[in-house]
Amino acid sequence: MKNEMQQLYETIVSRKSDAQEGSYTAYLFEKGNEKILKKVGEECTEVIIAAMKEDNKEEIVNEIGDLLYHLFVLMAEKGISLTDVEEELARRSKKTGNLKPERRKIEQY
Ligand SMILES: N=c1c2ncn([C@@H]3O[C@H](COP(=O)(O)OP(=O)(O)OP(=O)(O)O)[C@@H](O)[C@H]3O)c2ncn1[C@@H]1O[C@H](COP(=O)(O)O)[C@@H](O)[C@H]1O
Repeated sequence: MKNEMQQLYETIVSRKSDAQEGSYTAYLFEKGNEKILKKVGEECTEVIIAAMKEDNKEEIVNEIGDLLYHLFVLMAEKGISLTDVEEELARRSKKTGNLKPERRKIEQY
């Protein structure tokens, strides 16, 4: 069974070829890269502002949801799949898996 993130990513990709009426995703693709990047920047800032406050997990989760959605739109725009990102993360963990945590940051890059 697909998880929510996979499902969302696939819906976003499908809006590229099937721009359903009233679709916010289709609107972003139509506006293009600059608009998508602006939204990613805005949503990132909103996560930071929410996370500066205490005891508001719900708001932070809400803002992270917005950021992930816009990041997925950016990925779809650039032809980057979830698997591409998962493979990159797996590559890092294999490369650094045997190192002590404090060495990982140094050895990784
Ligand atoms: N997960 C989301 C999602 N998260 C955030 N948003 C939209 O992102 C926008 C962010 O809000 P803002 O106030 O910052 O932006 P805005 O003023 O509405 O828009 P701009 O004029 O700034 O572009 C809102 O319009 C939200 O509806 C999303 N829009 C769609 N999805 C999902 O994407 C899928 C496809 O949706 P549609 O493309 O709308 O069919 C569905 O599964 C939706 O649930």
